[in-house]
Amino acid sequence: MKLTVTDVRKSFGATEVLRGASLTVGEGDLAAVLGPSGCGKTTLLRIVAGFEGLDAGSVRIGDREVAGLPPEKRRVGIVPQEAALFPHLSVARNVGFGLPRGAAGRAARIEECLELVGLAGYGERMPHQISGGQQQRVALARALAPRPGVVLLDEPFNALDRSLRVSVRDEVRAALKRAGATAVLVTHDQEEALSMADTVAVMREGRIVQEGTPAAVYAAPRDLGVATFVGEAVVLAASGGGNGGGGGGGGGTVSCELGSLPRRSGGGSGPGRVALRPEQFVLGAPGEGAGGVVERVEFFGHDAAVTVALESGTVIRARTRGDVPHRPGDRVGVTVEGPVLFFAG
Ligand SMILES: Nc1ncnc2c1ncn2[C@@H]1O[C@H](COP(=O)(O)OP(=O)(O)OP(=O)(O)O)[C@@H](O)[C@H]1O
Repeated sequence: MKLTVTDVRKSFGATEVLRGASLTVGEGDLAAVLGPSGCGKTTLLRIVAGFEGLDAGSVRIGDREVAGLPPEKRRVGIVPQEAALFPHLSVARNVGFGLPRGAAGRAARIEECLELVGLAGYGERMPHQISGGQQQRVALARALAPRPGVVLLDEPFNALDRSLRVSVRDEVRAALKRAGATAVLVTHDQEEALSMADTVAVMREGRIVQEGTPAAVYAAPRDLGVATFVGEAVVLAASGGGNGGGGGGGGGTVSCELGSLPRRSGGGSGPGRVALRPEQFVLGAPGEGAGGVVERVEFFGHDAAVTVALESGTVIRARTRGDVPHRPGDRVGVTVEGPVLFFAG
C-alpha cells in the first residue's frame, strides 16, 4: 500500500528531532531513507511503526490514518537491525509468529514466505543452524507473513560482513519485489541506498530534503549538502554565469581552477561552488588541462579510482576504467567532462 508521511514533528524533551518530515512511498516501491547519524531516521521509522507517538503530522498507510493506532493495528512489518529471531523456535515457527494460531492456510503461508526469501525447505532448522544472511532473510519472511501494508527495514545489513551484505541485499530486494511489498529502508550507506532503492529520500536535521529516483537525485541534487552526501564529489570555488534561459540542458558556464565548464541548469549565478563527480575527470597526458601527479591508484577490477594532487594543491579522485595505465608518481593532465553541478553562495 502507499505510505504517506506528512509534516511529522517529534521532540524528546527540548530536542526537536523531527521538524516537519514528509515522505511518500508509492505502492510496491522500495524507498531508502538516507541520512547521517542522528538526523532522525530511526525515529521516523518508529513513528511509522507506532512504537513512538508523534507531536504533529500524519501517517497514512493506503487511505487509512494510522497515527493514533497501536502498532499491531497498523499492518506494518518490521525487519530489525539484527535479525532478532527467537532462538528457541524453529525457522518455520519464527516465520509464523505473527500469524494467528490455527488459521486456515497458516502452514502454506509460512512455506510461501520461506520460498519468497529463497529459503524453501529450511523450516525445521533452528536459527543457530543457519548463517547470518539467512537469519536476516528469515526475519524478512517473518515480517512479510501477515501481508503487511508496509515493510520497514532499519539498517538491516549492519550486522553482516561486507562481502555478505551485497548478496543479502540483492536477495532482500528480490524478495520484496516478489512479494509486491511497499517498503522503507533506513540506511546511512549511500551505495546501499543508490543500488537497492526505487526512490531515495535524503534526510537532514529532522527533515526529508530531497526525494527522487537514485539517478535523479545523483544528477540533480538540490544543494551542495545533498551533492556531497549522495555520491562522491570534489568541491571547488567557482563562479557561475547566467542560466542561459534554456529549460532542460543549457545552463551556461562555470569557471573554476579547472577551466570554464558547461553547467547543468539551476543553482543560481555569481560566486559559489562547483561539485565535480569522480567519473567526470579525464586523465590525459601532461599539458592537457591542469597538471598534477598521481598519488594513489585503487584497483577494483571493473574500474579504478585514481587520486591526483593538482599543482594548485587541490586533490581529486577520478574514476577510470580498470585498465588504468597510471602509477603513483606519474605526471598527468586533468580535464573535466561536463555538464557540472554549480551552487551559488
Ligand atoms: N527516546 C529518546 N529520547 C531522547 N532522545 C532520543 C530518543 N530517541 C532518539 N533520540 C535522539 O534523537 C536524535 C535522532 O535519533 P535517531 O536514532 O532517530 O537518528 P538516526 O538518524 O536513526 O541515527 P543513526 O543513523 O545513528 O541510527 C538523536 O540525537 C537521538 O539521541
